[in-house]
Amino acid sequence: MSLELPVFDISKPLSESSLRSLQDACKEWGFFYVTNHGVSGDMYRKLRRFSGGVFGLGDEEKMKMGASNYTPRFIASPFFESLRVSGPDFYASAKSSVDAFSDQATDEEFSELMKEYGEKMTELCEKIMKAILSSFGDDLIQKYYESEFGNCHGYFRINNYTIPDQEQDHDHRCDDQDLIEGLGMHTDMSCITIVDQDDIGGLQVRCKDGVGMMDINPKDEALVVNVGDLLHAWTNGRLRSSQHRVVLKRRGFVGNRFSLAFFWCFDDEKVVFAPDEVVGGCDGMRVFRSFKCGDYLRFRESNEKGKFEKVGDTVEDFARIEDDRR
Ligand SMILES: O=C(O)CCC(=O)C(=O)O
Ligand SMILES: [Fe+2]
Repeated sequence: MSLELPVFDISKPLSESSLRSLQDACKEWGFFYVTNHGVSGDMYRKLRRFSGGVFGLGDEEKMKMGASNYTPRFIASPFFESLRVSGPDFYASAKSSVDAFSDQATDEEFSELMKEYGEKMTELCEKIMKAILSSFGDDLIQKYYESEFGNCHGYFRINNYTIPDQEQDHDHRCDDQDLIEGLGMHTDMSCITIVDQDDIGGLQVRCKDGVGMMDINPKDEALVVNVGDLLHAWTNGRLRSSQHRVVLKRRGFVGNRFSLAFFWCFDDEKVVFAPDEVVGGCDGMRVFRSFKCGDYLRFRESNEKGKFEKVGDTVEDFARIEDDRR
């Protein structure tokens, strides 16, 4: 089943109805589409071409990028590898990855492109966050944007999903035997995430009933935005950080699936604590204790359940106040 998510046009002035549908989408699914985002087709094609060149290198070469820059296949799943570029200095981060194996001219072009993309997405996240705050009421931007979100920073992952191989896919089959998990079920560790998926599809979100899955289909010119664990906690659980995953078809899978995921996060020192106005909207009952962002990230990264940083426990496991402690 596929899901018709609302489309939020970021180039238009905010209106009552657009804010209402934004807030509803964030509560119901934790997902929506954004259009007129400013990432040109040209930038996307260049990014894809350059990244394809990197993923096409031999494993030994790619490992030279180091574990913080490159996640090889078999960490998150046998079908997933990923290149990480971190802000605020996206140029330096990209350069430190590719310095190991390419010539200087290619390095610079690649790193410039990553910087351009990283900065564009940071700007987009800032705009989206302001719109989300506005959807709670007029004065929330004034009161909280700078003080709470002013130090947010971003990083992105360039993801390459490869064709499933019959030998490897046994442990990763879904209930639907024709599908395998390219990236296991997880919530994101961000405030918000922006995903640019190609036209192969496969992104799925878990329904509120905890059982059903819905397809989030690729949509022309639109990016997918989702709420992550940090914003879920900051809104006292009002906005949903949904579990999601990427599935690949075992048969008829043509070529690789390519995606870009940009994560916009609080800085490590930030103490995450929902403001009273936000808590007030949920009968005044606080459901998350305050926590330091860095402690939550370490909890996720050291999580035994998933070898990969994103798969496993969530902020619910980390900071939810049990009923009898409220
Ligand atoms: O590849 C995608 O479409 C989504 C990836 C994702 O959910 C993630 O990297 O957190
Ligand atoms: Fe994700």
